[in-house]
Amino acid sequence: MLLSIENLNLSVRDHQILRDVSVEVAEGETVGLVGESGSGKSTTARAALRLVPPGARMSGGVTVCGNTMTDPAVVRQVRRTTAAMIFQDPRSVLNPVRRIGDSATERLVHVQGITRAEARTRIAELLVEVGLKDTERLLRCYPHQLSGGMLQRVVIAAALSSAPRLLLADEATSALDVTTQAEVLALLRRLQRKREMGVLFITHDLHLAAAYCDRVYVMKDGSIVNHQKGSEIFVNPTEPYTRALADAVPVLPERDPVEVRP
Ligand SMILES: Nc1ncnc2c1ncn2[C@@H]1O[C@H](COP(=O)(O)OP(=O)(O)OP(=O)(O)O)[C@@H](O)[C@H]1O
Repeated sequence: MLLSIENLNLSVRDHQILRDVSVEVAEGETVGLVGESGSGKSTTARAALRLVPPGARMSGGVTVCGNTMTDPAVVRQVRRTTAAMIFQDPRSVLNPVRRIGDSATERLVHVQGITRAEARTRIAELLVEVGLKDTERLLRCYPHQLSGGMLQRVVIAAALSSAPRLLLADEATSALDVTTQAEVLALLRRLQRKREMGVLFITHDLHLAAAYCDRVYVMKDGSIVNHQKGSEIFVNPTEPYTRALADAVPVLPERDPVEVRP
């Protein structure tokens, strides 16, 4: 198993954020983690890499590629080489006053100890792999000069630069328009198949998770309340909260009729 989270509990001060959470991701698998805002999805993914809030108390076990995530040296090594995480807003990850080339090569230079020039060549290849062109110009750009979709591709390329076995994608396509979202999802799927990565795909969108993921965990108030195949979530939701989510369609307030004058 690539990622194994077992009976994870996490509290900050007196607030219990995660309750007995168990989640597994196998090699080559896309696993969804779905739930409403505040249900604990991000905290679960971060806790998998031991990125926990200051003062947090944790119990339960996490292993990534067989590495138990307790020893700080092991945790550092896993974060550098075995697992990578991408987030909703690429602008929050990239320093706005640094050129793309400097930010995107950081992982390679500092982690793998290769020269800046070698890292630029490697990143340029990865930018092509994620569907970007004119890479020399791109590497000289600042984040504000690129669209959100292009920036998310840059972040994906940088995350993949250490050839991770596990990718944690936290609402990675939620901020993108529908067309770009579909492109980035197709890109992630292609890269995942090519590299046989396991992906933990976090989203609040049950439809998306059902369509995109092999298996889906549903979270509510810090607990996993359901676990089903993506293909079965809408056909046969086996648990009441999942059924309620599946049936939930936003209802818009009625508009006052608009009088159209000739
Ligand atoms: N550092 C922290 N200190 C205290 N409480 C926190 C901290 N981080 C998160 N929480 C609380 O933990 C709960 C779960 O938050 P989390 O961000 O994991 O939810 P989420 O399902 O990812 O939500 P969203 O989709 O809005 O990001 C929330 O109630 C949040 O307020």
